[in-house]
Amino acid sequence: MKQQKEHWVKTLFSFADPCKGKMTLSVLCAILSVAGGFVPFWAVYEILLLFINRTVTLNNIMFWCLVGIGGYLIRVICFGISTILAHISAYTILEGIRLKIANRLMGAPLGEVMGRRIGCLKNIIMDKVEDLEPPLAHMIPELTSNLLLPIAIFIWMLAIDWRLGLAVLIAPVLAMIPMFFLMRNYNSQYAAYMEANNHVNNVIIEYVEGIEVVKAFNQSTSSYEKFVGAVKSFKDFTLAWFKSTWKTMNLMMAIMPTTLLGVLPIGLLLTQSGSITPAELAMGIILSLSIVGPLMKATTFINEAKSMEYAVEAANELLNLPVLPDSGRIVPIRHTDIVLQDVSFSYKVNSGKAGREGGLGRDSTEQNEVLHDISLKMPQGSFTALVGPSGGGKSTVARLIARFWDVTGGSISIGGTNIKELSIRQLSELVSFVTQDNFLFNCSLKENIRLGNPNATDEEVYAAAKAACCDDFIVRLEKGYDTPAGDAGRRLSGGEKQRIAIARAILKNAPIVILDEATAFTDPQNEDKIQKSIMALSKGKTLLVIAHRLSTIQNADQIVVLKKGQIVDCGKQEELLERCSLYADMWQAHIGAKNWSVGEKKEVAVNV
Ligand SMILES: Nc1ncnc2c1ncn2[C@@H]1O[C@H](COP(=O)(O)OP(=O)(O)OP(=O)(O)O)[C@@H](O)[C@H]1O
Repeated sequence: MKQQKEHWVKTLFSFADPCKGKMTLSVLCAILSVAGGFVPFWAVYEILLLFINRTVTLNNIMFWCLVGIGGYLIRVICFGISTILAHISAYTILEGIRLKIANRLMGAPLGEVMGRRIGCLKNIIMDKVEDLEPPLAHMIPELTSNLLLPIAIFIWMLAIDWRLGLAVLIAPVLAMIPMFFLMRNYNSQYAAYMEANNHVNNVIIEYVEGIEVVKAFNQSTSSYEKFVGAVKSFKDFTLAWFKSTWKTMNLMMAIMPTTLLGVLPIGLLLTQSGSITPAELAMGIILSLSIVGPLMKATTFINEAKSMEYAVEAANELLNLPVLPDSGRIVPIRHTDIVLQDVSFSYKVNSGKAGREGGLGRDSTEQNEVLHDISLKMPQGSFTALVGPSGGGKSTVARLIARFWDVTGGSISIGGTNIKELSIRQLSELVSFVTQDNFLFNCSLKENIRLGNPNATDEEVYAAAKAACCDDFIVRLEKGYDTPAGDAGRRLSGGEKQRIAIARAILKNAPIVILDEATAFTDPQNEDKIQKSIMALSKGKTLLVIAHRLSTIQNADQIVVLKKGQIVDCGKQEELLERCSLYADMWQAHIGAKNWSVGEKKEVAVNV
C-alpha cells in the first residue's frame, strides 16, 4: 500500500517542538506590534479632532504626540522581539532538520547513501534547508502584521461608516482579477522553474565533481559549453516566465495601491451628506493609504511559501530514507566463519522518472537481481579471493557481508549467527572493509590512522603505520604524523593513501578483513609494499579479497569465480587453472599484461 504523503507544513512544524513557546511569543509580539502601529493613527485622529473642534492646546497636542510616539515605540520594540524570536525558531527548525537528516543518513543502509551524489546531498542539507530560513524567520512577524493590519484597518473603516469600509475594498478586489490570471498556472510554472533550477544545479555539480576527467580528456571546452548552456537556458526560462507575467503582475501592482480612488469620492459624498465628519474622512484617507504597503508585502509570501514547500520536500527525500534494521543485540561470537546461504540480491534502480527534486527521487524503483542463489563458506582464518569478469557481483557480495544493504533472499551468517541478528555496531567491529576509495578526514595523518581505534596510543599508531609500510613516507613530510590530511592528501599518491587506509584497518584489528580492489593503485614498485601491508593486516584473520590483479591472490585458500551473479567455480589456483576455462583465460590475460608491463621496465617477473 502506498504510504500517504505528509503535508509539507506538518513536516515543517514537526521540527518546531523545541521552539513552540518562542514561536507563540513571536506571534503575540507581532500582534502587539500591529496594535501599537495603530496608536499613531488614533493620535493623529484625535489631534485632527482638536483642530476641528477648536480645542487645541499645547498640552493636548503634546499628550497625543506622546501617545503616538508610545504606540510607535511599542510597534518597533514588539516587532524587533518578534523578529528575534522568529529567527531563533527558524534556526532551531533548520538545526533539527539537518540533525535528523544526518541521523537518517547514519541509520540508512550505507549503499543507499553511497548511491547518491555528494553534491546533491550537500545541496539538500545546506542550500535547500537554508532556503527555509528567510521565509520562516520573516513569515511570523511580517505576515502576521501584513495580514492583521489590513483586516484591522478594514474593521476600523467599517466602524466609521460601512460604506467607507467597502470603498477601501474596491482596489484590492479589482487587483484580485489580474491576480487570479497570474495564479492560474502558478503551480505548474513553479514546478517547471524548480526543474530548470535543479537541472542547472546538477550540471554545476557534474562540472565541479568531474573537473579532473574533463581536463584529462581535454573536454574543458565542451563541458564549459554544457555548463554555459544550462545557465543560459535557465536564464531564458526564468525570463520567459517573468515576461509572460509582466503585464498581469504590473496591472495588479498598479491597481492595488489605488485605494484612495474608492475612498476619496465615496468619503466626500458621505461627508457632504453628513454621514461622516471631516475628521473621519481625513482618518479614512490616512487609513486607506496605510493599507497598501502591507497588502503588497503579503503577496510576496505566496512565492516564499512555494519555495518552502519545495525545500521541505527535498529534505523529506532524505528524511524518508529507509532505515537499516538494527537488532541492537551483542551476540557472543565463538568463531568468524562467514557463510552465505542461497544469497540473492537486487538493487533498487531508479527507473528514470525523476523525483520532484530532479533526479534525486527514488520513488519509482525497479528490482534488478544481480546475485542469484550464492552459497559459499569462508572458514575462520582462511583467505578467500573473489574474481571474475567486471559486473559479475564481486563487490556486491563483499558489501552484503558488511551489510551495506540487506540480502533480498537467503542469509549471511558470521560464527553461525545471521548478521541481521548482530547489532550494527558489533558487525562493524567484526569487519574491516578497505576499498580503493580511501577517504582521509581533515585532521592529521596520525588521527586519520587512529580512526581505526580511537583508544590507540601514539606508539600503537606508529606501529600500525610501520606494519602498513607508510611510516617511511609519513616521516619524510615536514610535520610527519601531524601533517594535516588536507595538505598531505594533495601530495600523497594513490598507493600511499591506500597504505594509510590499511594502517587504519590494522589498528582496528577486526577478525574479518575485506579488501575490495584494495590493490587497485598498485604498480610494480608499490606492489611489494602493499602486499607486505596486507599481510600484516590479514595475519590470522578471515580474509576476503576482491582483486583484478590475480598475482596478488594466487596463494588464496580458495578462489571463487563469479560471473553474472553466479559462482562458476571455486578452488585453489592450480585446480582452477586445470578445470575452469574462465579462470585460466583470466590468468593468461593477467600474466600477459604483467609480463608486458614488467618487460617494459626490463625486469623479470619473479612471482608468477
Ligand atoms: N549501487 C548500485 N545500484 C544499482 N546497480 C548496481 C549498483 N552497484 C552495482 N550494480 C550492478 O550490480 C552488478 C554487479 O556489480 P558489482 O560492482 O558487484 O560487480 P563487480 O564484479 O564487483 O564489478 P567490477 O569488477 O567491475 O568492480 C552490475 O551489473 C552493476 O551494474
